[in-house]
Amino acid sequence: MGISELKLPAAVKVHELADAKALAATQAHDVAERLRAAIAAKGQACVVLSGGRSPVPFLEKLASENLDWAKVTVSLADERWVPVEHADSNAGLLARHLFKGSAAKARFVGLYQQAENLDAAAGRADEVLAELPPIDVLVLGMGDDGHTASLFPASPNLEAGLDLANPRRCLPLLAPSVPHQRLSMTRSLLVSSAFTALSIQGQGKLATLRAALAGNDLTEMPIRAFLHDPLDIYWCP
Ligand SMILES: O=C(O)[C@H](O)[C@@H](O)[C@H](O)[C@H](O)COP(=O)(O)O
Repeated sequence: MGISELKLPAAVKVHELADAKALAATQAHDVAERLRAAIAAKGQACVVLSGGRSPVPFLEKLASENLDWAKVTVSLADERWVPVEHADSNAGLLARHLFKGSAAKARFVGLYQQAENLDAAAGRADEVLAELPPIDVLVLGMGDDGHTASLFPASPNLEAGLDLANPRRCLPLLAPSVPHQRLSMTRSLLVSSAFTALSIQGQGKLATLRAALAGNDLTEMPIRAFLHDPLDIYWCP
């Protein structure tokens, strides 16, 4: 079963790649092209990335792209509420796989904040994100449960995180998996991106995407909030 067999909304463009290596290379090329265009047009570019396990090859490829990285701001769609040294930190993931060579010149605006509790940390991250430049490129992942960023089904604050009228840029949410405490950009901030890519791999994620397309309840599968706007899906078996 390939992704081209799914009935996708007209605004969704599909890139079906042969394998993870080809997906990483194509996605890195396309993201870099858009960042170069933003730098040419505005003198700067902003990219928001997702964490997890599957982005590693993409991050490594993006790090080797020829870009004026000093003009690029990098942020995260979400973060686990752990310091950068922690193995589960998304900031740590970027430090290991993206911020090397010339890509180390990029400005990083992370979400992690030390604070007395998760709510206070999210409040501080929200203030930091007020300074984030307009987002040119957003790369989302998707969990098997249909979560994206850290907009998890059944999480407290999920409805607030999905509310397009919510002025918050960052909210505290809870994941079913460890680390449970998460900081997530809100839907209202994420959908402001000029270009959004959804990067998924394998038949399991394809089944999740098929299920997401078959329903409308955003709180059941938060990825649904992104499937009816312009979106480029990158998929490989
Ligand atoms: O912090 C995170 O874990 C991510 O931001 C999360 O939303 C991720 O994109 C999905 O869980 C998919 O992760 P994989 O692509 O590794 O399956």
